[in-house]
Amino acid sequence: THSTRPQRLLSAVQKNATRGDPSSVVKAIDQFCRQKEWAMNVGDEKGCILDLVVSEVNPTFVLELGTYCGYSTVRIARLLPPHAKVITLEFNPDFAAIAHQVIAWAGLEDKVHLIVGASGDWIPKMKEQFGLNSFDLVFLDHWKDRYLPDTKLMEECGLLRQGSILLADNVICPGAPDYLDYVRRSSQYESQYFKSHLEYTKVEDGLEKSIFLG
Ligand SMILES: O=C(NCCCCCn1ccnc1)c1cc(-c2ccc(F)cc2)cc(O)c1O
Ligand SMILES: [Mg+2]
Repeated sequence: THSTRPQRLLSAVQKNATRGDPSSVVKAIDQFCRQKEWAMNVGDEKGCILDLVVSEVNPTFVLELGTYCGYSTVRIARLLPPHAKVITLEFNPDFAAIAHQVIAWAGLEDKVHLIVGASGDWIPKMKEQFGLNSFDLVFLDHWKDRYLPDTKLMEECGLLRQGSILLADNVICPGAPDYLDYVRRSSQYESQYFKSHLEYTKVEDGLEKSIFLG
């Protein structure tokens, strides 16, 4: 009867965070990952950059690819205006089950729609499923070799409008070289690198912010 790391992370949230207080959930996860067990959340350092971008964009519709335990979902949703939504996609049902409970503990269920499935299957269904035209912000944090194909798929499905922002985690570590090359070369994007570190470590990593120019 061994627990998993996501289960232990959820227990730390339920023990140390206050129900309905998203910032205490963020703090509890960061504390757990620094003091107990590393986990692949975007973390506090890159999380502050994510906060800045979310606040600047002030999005109505956010797409997050890669929920994991819901840490960045909570970081994003806690900053959204009323009626704004985060649609977050997780492939792994065990991760999704933990994320659902972390998001609920933060009291952010009303702002979050968690889908369990493959991005390649769901991106083409987003418009009909959620009655939206485009995403104001996309946070890419799933399989690193899916960043580029899913970005091209979002373009083809008309899910990006002039000014839509893509923010990609881990462009250095583990790395998404083909994606980075694409958004930096393409005349359809204006790209900017935010140098940081791999969550809870001194290893270099960063976020790439790319504005779709349409
Ligand atoms: O692989 C990562 N994320 C995707 C997880 C699975 C996504 C499943 N999914 C969801 C939707 N569609 C598919 C990831 C890895 C690392 C890392 C860095 C260094 C190291 F030594 C080990 C690991 C750091 C991150 O910040 C990450 O995000
Ligand atoms: Mg990541």
